[in-house]
Amino acid sequence: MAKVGIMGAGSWGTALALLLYKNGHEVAVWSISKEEVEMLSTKREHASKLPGVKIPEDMEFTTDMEAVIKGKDFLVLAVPSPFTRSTARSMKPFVADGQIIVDVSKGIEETTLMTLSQQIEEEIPQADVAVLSGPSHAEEVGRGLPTSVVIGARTKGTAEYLQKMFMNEVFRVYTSPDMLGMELGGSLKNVIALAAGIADGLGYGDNTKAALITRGIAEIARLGVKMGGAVESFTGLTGIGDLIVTCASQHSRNRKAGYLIGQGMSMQAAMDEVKMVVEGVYSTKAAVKLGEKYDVALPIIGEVNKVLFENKDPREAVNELMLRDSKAEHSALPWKEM
Ligand SMILES: NC(=O)C1=CN([C@@H]2O[C@H](COP(=O)(O)OP(=O)(O)OC[C@H]3O[C@@H](n4cnc5c(N)ncnc54)[C@H](O)[C@@H]3O)[C@@H](O)[C@H]2O)C=CC1
Ligand SMILES: O=C(CO)COP(=O)(O)O
Repeated sequence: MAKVGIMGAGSWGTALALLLYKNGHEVAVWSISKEEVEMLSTKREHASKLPGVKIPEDMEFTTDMEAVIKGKDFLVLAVPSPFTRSTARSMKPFVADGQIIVDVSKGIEETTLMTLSQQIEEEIPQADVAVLSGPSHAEEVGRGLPTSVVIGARTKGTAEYLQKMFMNEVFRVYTSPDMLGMELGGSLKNVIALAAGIADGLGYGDNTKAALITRGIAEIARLGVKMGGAVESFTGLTGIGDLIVTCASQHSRNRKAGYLIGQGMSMQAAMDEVKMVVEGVYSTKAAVKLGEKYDVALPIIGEVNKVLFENKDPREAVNELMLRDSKAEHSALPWKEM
């Protein structure tokens, strides 16, 4: 049995707290919000985010960060990406040398273009930072539906330790040394899921969705591999796996926000309606900048950026994608001389 501190009591932090509790670990949860702590401590259910999922009486919720960090075998960081750096900065004084922090959020910092693990390592250099990613909606993990994810870490030892801590009969955990590829896949798929949602909102069909998923992973992998990620991460659970679930799931916050935008809602109104974090909105500008920095064409991501931030009509964005210069599907594939 391990002692675990969860930082963040949104839907993902709460679902993982429950999973680890069921695995027999002692779990305490920190939230920045007094109201959230009070609601979870008294109601013992996250009614708006994980309805019907009961929270055990002996799971502690608190705003006392030091108490949740000190003496824990590992920490799980589950705050939305715009708050990762600030939360890590506040955690730093309480984190012991070599203490493991598993980041489970998905995003890229717009100003620095750093992944979340890179930000945490910069803010808390004494920590052993790992990541957990893959197709895993909190609503389904909370209900104990079979799910498979990947843990990435700097060492095999840390990855295999965490694999043991998280894994059970409904939560299968693989390990990987490619934290960069995992994090790029996890954050960039949210931008493509916005595009898939927009297409749904416009009333387009399954053909459109399949094309967005397939050309979307090509875009993500082109950039990710050039940045140093492994191609296997983009063809695996943290790449195509997570992209499929986010583009197709009724639970996806990014797909839903895209849907509302496709139906004519403004980006802000769509985010307000979804009520939970829509990470793709924060990652889009970073993705565009990464494409420019690494000189990689990102046509779908570029059009999402224009729809979100330049008021471009989504129908026009789709037209432009359809009418780009005609080309081969895989430009590196040679033709036989006849
Ligand atoms: N919900 C899901 O199914 C999954 C979510 N993720 C990722 O996990 C991360 C968290 O997502 P959710 O739990 O869905 O978010 P959420 O929208 O449910 O929760 C937001 C949380 O952020 C906290 N918060 C608000 N302001 C804060 C601040 N200034 N500092 C620190 N915390 C603050 C709130 O107290 C709340 O607990 C995101 O990066 C998301 O992409 C990853 C896999 C699954
Ligand atoms: O990353 C996720 C599932 O793996 C969650 O995606 P959404 O934030 O779009 O719900």
